[in-house]
Amino acid sequence: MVHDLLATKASSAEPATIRTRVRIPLAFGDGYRTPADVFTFNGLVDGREHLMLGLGDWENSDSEPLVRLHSECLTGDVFGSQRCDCGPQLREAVERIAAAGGFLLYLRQEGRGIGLYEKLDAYALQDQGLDTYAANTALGRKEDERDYSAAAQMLHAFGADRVRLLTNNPDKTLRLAELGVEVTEQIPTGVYATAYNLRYLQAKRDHTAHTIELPPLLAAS
Ligand SMILES: Nc1nc2c(ncn2[C@@H]2O[C@H](COP(=O)(O)OP(=O)(O)OP(=O)(O)O)[C@@H](O)[C@H]2O)c(=O)[nH]1
Ligand SMILES: [Zn+2]
Repeated sequence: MVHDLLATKASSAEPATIRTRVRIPLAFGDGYRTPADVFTFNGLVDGREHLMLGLGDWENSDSEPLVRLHSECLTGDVFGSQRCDCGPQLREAVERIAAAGGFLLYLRQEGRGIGLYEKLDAYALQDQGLDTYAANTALGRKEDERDYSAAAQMLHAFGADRVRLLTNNPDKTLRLAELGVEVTEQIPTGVYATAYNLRYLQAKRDHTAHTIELPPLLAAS
């Protein structure tokens, strides 16, 4: 019933339309290069400037596109922060999607939706012993405030109603289904454990059932 209500709510949103398509050649520090077709949109429900990258042969793929919903992480994506796994996941996603053909959605949902400053406040609380979810609630926020309605609009704008999703987070798969995008396969990303993000990865595995297999020695610590 809840699922029906959510599906009705999502489908009642006006469809988004493509605003701009531009080709951008990407070159990474390790030498990997690929072109990306970058799309912007009109009519996204939350009014944010989300981006979609069409990678590889996304226009001619017979099978469901490989898709990643990547939530913005300034510290990890831009500055190489070791406190999370976002930077290497983003790098991996670009290459895997370019090989398979599909879309990378770069979603402006910094800090699981609480924003950059509050994410850094949450980091300060984690330095005092709270885990990543308890730190959010200590700030008076929800554990995860992300909403994927705009992501579903972006996928629907390309007729991508069935996708293969690159994620360890089962909640993304559930939320997309509620919004009318069927995930035919949930494909895990690599695991990028460091001494600085281990507690974060353990919390994701234990609290929100992320499919993260930590190396035995790290997992035991
Ligand atoms: N509030 C908060 N946000 C964090 C913290 N660490 C990372 N983030 C944010 O969490 C988000 C990570 O998003 P994703 O890469 O989609 O991670 P995920 O939901 O675990 O799912 P997958 O990576 O797809 O498995 C980004 O927006 C980060 O800024 C933290 O300790 N607190
Ligand atoms: Zn991050």
